[in-house]
Amino acid sequence: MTSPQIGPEIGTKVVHRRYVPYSHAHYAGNLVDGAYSLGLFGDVATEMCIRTDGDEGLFASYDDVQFKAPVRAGDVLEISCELIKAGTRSRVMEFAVYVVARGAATEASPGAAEMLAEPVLATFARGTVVVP
Ligand SMILES: C/C=C/C(=O)SCCNC(=O)CCNC(=O)[C@H](O)C(C)(C)COP(=O)(O)OP(=O)(O)OC[C@H]1O[C@@H](n2cnc3c(N)ncnc32)[C@H](O)[C@@H]1OP(=O)(O)O
Repeated sequence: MTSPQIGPEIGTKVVHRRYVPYSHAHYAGNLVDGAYSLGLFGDVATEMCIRTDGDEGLFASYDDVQFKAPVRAGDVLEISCELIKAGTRSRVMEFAVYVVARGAATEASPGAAEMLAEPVLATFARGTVVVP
């Protein structure tokens, strides 16, 4: 079943969830590079444009990106975007990555992991996507 295209309605939200594979660890302490969050923002923005405009859209610019807390391999992330302004073809969106679960490995339990009591804001951004 398909949902109808809704048009660029301010306040529309898209949320994805993603496990961060250990193959993406890039720095000491299994830290993931900041560009990883930007890649995830492209994916939620794509679904947003499909929902609002029936097209994948093209990312034009970011006017703010803030890395507030680390993203690590083994994290489970919630990635969200919200449409905050719509021009003729421009769609301004705010993005967030929250860490919702994290590895808690010990020698005895190498696969241990836990849901966090409170999601941790890792990355925030505001950017503009352009649709045809
Ligand atoms: C969803 C995620 C996808 C991706 O990540 S794709 C990968 C990265 N992105 C790209 O490869 C895109 C490369 N860039 C382009 O192809 C072009 O460059 C654009 C299509 C993004 C824009 O070019 P043009 O169509 O010629 O733009 P215009 O006709 O001058 O403007 C149309 C609307 O877009 C706004 N705009 C244009 N550039 C920017 C910018 N850099 N930052 C913010 N807004 C921009 C304008 O103001 C206007 O807006 P108004 O329709 O509301 O009047």
